[in-house]
Amino acid sequence: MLDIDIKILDPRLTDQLPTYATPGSAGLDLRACLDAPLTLQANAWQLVPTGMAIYLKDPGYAALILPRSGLGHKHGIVLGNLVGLIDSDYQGQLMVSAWNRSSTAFTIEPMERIAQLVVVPVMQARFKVVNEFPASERGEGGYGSTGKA
Ligand SMILES: O=c1ccn([C@H]2C[C@H](O)[C@@H](COP(=O)(O)OP(=O)(O)OP(=O)(O)O)O2)c(=O)[nH]1
Ligand SMILES: [Mg+2]
Repeated sequence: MLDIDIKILDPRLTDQLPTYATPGSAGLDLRACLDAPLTLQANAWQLVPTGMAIYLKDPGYAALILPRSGLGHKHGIVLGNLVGLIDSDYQGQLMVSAWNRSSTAFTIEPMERIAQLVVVPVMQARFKVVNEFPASERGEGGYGSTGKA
């Protein structure tokens, strides 16, 4: 378990901090800190505040904002940026780009759980320029080069 600093920017979150719903959950649900219901028309998107900021601090971690499966599949509420990437040095409010990719309007209620946050390990890479790579089984073979079945 990793300790992460969190700032509560919306007092309504004080007793509704993100928690893992079950011991095996990978994601923490993020809430829509809205003052009033927000209706997203078909194919509309809007930035929704989550009322909280986290500071991962260690460049060996990042966080991903992902859609909630139920909202995405049943109502078409996914993310305008498909996946949100939270840098380890970001200290601002976590924002969710809520996109209604369906053909029907959908209303997000204040404090509704609209997306989820997953903390992941990250490896920063240093690039070393070379003229040749050592041979590998795939080589430069691209899409489909391993055959169909
Ligand atoms: O769904 C998201 C995606 C990003 N962020 C915040 C955290 C992230 O660290 C910062 C910048 O995101 P990103 O690097 O993906 O956006 P950019 O367009 O490259 O902006 P920048 O020039 O600030 O890096 O915005 C969010 O709050 N929600
Ligand atoms: Mg960036």
